[in-house]
Amino acid sequence: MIPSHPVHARLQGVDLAVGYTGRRVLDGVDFRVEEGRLTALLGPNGSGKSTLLKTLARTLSPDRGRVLLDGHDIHRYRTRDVAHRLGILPQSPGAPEGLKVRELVGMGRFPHQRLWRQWSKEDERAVDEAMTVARVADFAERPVDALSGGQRQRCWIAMVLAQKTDLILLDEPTTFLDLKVQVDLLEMLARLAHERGRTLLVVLHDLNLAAAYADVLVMMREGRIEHSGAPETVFTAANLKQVFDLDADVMQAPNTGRPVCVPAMSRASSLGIARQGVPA
Ligand SMILES: Nc1ncnc2c1ncn2[C@@H]1O[C@H](COP(=O)(O)OP(=O)(O)OP(=O)(O)O)[C@@H](O)[C@H]1O
Repeated sequence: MIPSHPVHARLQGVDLAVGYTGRRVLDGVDFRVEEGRLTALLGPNGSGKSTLLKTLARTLSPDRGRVLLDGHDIHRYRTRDVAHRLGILPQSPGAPEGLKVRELVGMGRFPHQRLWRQWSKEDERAVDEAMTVARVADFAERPVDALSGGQRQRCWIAMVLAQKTDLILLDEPTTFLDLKVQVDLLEMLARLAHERGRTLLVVLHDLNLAAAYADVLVMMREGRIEHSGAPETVFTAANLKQVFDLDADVMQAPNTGRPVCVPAMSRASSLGIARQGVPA
């Protein structure tokens, strides 16, 4: 449910052009991340989602255009001030060998440290709360590199949550997670947006989960934003075909009314599956 209060863009990309060693990946991208909403960024592999996220988080500098954080050019903020407002979980982050879960999550508190202000009760509380929410408290004392892929991913999510920023960008946070944990994570992210007013931008590959939980869906293709809006308007069979080259039926979920897609099989492949299913 989209909150009814008026929204403004916490983070905005204006006419962004971004590339790597001369190859342009994003061109003319205008993008708004609206306050208190869960926005899901969708698109095929290589369409530029991570590049856009990194540009919005100031990890990459655009060749043209601007990123505005709360209305001001993000490149004019001090690094610490950006870290107070914006937390990002990149794709496939790596932890130093032997680092314990509690230590990793504690790294989320670095922007709040000062030379004269050592580790505080508030830091401790933030770390405990983040570990509970991300369900990693049970292995707090274990080394991160001795955990499964899904458990590790949850530790990274806890680290970003411990940073306690209003604005959170997550690049494919559901990678490695089993379906139940993916659902729990998206419910938690939706709650952070709707109950605590946090602003979230999440890159997702699971189209149905995105349509089920996001307030705003943004679809990218070949470095451009093709569609943006409420799931009910953006998540259509025509748009899935255009953006993902996916033939799918789109219907309404019975309980929520949100759109759901079921990939359509070609007659030939469905016959093949039917044949395989019947022993000779
Ligand atoms: N560091 C880099 N150097 C050169 N090219 C890069 C670099 N990172 C990404 N690219 C290229 O930029 C394009 C967009 O990549 P990006 O990672 O932004 O896509 P994506 O939509 O996040 O993909 P995926 O869904 O596979 O994660 C791709 O063609 C990719 O090969």
